[in-house]
Amino acid sequence: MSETADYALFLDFDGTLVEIAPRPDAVQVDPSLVPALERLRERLGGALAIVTGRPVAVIDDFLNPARFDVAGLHGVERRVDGTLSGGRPEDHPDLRAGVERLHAETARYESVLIEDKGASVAVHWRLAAPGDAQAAEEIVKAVAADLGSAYRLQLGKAVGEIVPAAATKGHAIRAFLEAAPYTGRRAIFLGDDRTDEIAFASVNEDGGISVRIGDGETVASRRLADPAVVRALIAAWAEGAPIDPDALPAA
Ligand SMILES: O=P(O)(O)OC[C@H]1O[C@H](O[C@H]2O[C@H](CO)[C@@H](O)[C@H](O)[C@H]2O)[C@H](O)[C@@H](O)[C@@H]1O
Repeated sequence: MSETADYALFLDFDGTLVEIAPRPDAVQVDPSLVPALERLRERLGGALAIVTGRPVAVIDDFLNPARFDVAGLHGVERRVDGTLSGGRPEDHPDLRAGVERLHAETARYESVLIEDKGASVAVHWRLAAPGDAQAAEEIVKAVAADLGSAYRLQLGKAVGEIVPAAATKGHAIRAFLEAAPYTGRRAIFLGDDRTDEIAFASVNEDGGISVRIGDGETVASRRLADPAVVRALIAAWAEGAPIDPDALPAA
């Protein structure tokens, strides 16, 4: 099957479209990526969105000048057809207090980074010594636990994030599928991390195709080796190759 009207494509950003970098701001976007994504979006009748833990505004900076539909902050905010909803920091006073506490408690660990995303926060320990990394993980776990059930801890690649509990990438993909041009299409979701496993499960449940990027245990049905392979696939699909996700390698 290669009818483009049958599919809606959802793409994670870090570790899927771009290689993991030492720091969140050090990511390099391959110059061919944005034009290929724009061509593929057109081919799919607009049914292409980025589904990421990053804020929508940061995705815009990385993928400038293109403006894609985006679910940001693991689904806390969503922009569809230019209209942004969710993700207001002022709706999260307890989280804001938690961010202050994270700054105070991690200050002594030089290579631990706090990425304040307004309505969510990430504590990064990729550059930290093992002992400091462990301390950072314990701190973010404790702050998340003290925030109670309105928030959840999302562990990822050398990172612990605190996110409003109701938001997941799975919910975000289902919300996209409720409206044109996504509605009635079969979801294809590509991701590389633990946050993506939540969405793989719901995409599988809904009859879509889940694709894990890189190693690791997964509930995804398909697997691709790394972001370079993902970019090559996007380029091929953008140029008119048959879109047949069921033919991708099994996970
Ligand atoms: O959902 P994603 O698009 O995969 O975003 C998940 C988190 O990715 C970023 O952190 C990760 O990538 C960084 C840059 O390569 C890396 O330095 C870090 O160790 C990784 O955890 C991003 O900074 C987070 O905000 C995202 O939630």
